[in-house]
Amino acid sequence: MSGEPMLWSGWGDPALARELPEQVRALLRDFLGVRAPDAPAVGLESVRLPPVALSEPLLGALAGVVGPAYVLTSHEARVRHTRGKSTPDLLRMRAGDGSAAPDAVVLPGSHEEVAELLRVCSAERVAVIPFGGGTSVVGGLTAATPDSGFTGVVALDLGRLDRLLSVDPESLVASFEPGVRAPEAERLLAAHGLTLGHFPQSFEYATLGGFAAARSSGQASAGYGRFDDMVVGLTVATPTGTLDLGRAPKSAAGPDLRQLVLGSEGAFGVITSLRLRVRRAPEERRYEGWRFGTFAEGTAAVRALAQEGPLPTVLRLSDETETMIGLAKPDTIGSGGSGCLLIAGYESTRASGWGSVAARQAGAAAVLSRMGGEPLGAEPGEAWEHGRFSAPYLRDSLLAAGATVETLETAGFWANLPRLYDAVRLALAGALGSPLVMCHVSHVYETGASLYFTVVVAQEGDPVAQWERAKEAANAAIVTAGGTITHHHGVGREHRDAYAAEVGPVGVSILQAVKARLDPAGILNPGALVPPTA
Ligand SMILES: Cc1cc2nc3c(=O)[nH]c(=O)nc-3n(C[C@H](O)[C@H](O)[C@H](O)COP(=O)(O)OP(=O)(O)OC[C@H]3O[C@@H](n4cnc5c(N)ncnc54)[C@H](O)[C@@H]3O)c2cc1C
Repeated sequence: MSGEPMLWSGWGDPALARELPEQVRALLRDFLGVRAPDAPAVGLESVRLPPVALSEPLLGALAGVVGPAYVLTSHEARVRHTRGKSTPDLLRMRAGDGSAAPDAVVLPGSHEEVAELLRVCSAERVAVIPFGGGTSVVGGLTAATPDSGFTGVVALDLGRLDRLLSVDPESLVASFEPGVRAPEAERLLAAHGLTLGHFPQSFEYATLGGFAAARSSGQASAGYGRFDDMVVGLTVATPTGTLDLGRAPKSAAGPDLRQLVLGSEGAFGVITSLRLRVRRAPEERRYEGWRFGTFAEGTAAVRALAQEGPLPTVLRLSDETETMIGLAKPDTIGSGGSGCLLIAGYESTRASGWGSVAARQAGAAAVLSRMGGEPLGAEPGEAWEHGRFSAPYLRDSLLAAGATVETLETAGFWANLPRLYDAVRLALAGALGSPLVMCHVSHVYETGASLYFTVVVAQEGDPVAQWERAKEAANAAIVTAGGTITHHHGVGREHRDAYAAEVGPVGVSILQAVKARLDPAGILNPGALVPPTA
């Protein structure tokens, strides 16, 4: 990363933007019939924004809380805080559609300033969208529409709340402000010989507050756990007051209210600090590849590891199509092999209690061999490790080349996984004709796993409408086949209706009651997560 702000119309560090390799262009032509000439994004200055709806006195009131330097209404600041990074978000931004821009970007510098902003915005009916790294892929950052009864919309950028507050090496707990980005969190912890071990593909830009708010899960979840498992305490500013939760690792003191904040996506309050379980930084890392004949055989092997152990730190099994395309190794895409590629990674410290890397690797190898796996050595694992954050950069080049590429994910119990896998693929094929649908398993539990799909299709007509039809079909298939609507991307606006179906009318009424209690004016991320009261 060069330290540049993220590309406003796409993913990541603009310095790392990549040309589409010729073998990928050939795949697009031969598999998908993509023939359109490349269509670049409009310039930032050409993005069409609605006029600023917030009045001067209101902007003045916000500046009174955080200081005038931290209330931004410039074209660039508004564009950079418009929407998140899903493919529909990017397609709209590339076309210059800034209709979902906030009126202003406000950057608070403390918990007290957040609390005061929420008071002012509640009194004046200004919608507030908490903004971490801006990497939401579920419509979690889309501003409310101008006709929704708000006097305006602010993006509450938490980037100034970027400190490591304390480290307790005895308990292995570190306290952070929410705006710390993942690489900076790792850098700060490394100075203490510690790590969080949270490496989602959005690692370069996403923040700790965003991980907690959206229940993120990283590539090393088999070893380090999901992000919500790492959160031992939270401080949350709400329009009704402050919540301070978590004074012991586990407790029998009633329902665990931390769970109400985790996954609340800015709809109940703003996380202003987090206490996180950390681990000692690994002294040794090894990655390797295995091949299985079929996805079913590979899935059985992954289940055996999840249920019997020893579990690697990283575990990822690609299906036949993903293996053939070579998606697990984005730097050499287009040169995959046959069967199903499994990547296993092992990280350890002498004091971690996980046993040595060599012992865990040997134990896992015995299970994988018994289940029919063929060892491929270190090269595929190291290639995966090298390219682990590069795939999103490829998406921008594919969008420019006339192909839509998007991901979606779900999770289910082992016994239901094959049905879920078939249902989603069938729904996508039904909605899109002949898309390329790839899948991998990368988050495993004793009782089940997640399925992560990548879809590539030639753009036809309005590509946003084309994708939305496919997404709707996939969501319906997931609900009908008994999976959860999301394992780690969260709910936002895109999954809200399917989430409502998942928790049922009583569940929805609980969410609405909590929202009404904590946010009586309904200003916090309106439209996200919680269906409106009828
Ligand atoms: C290319 C790419 C790869 C991705 N890979 C993964 C992956 O591997 N694993 C994974 O789990 N996710 C992944 N994601 C999704 C996304 O990165 C996660 O949802 C992440 O948790 C979002 O963090 P953020 O800081 O960017 O939050 P944002 O996108 O800024 O916000 C996410 C939601 O949380 C709310 N929010 C943010 N900060 C706070 C706060 N302090 N208090 C209250 N609410 C807040 C926002 O209002 C919004 O609703 C990926 C996204 C992209 C674009």
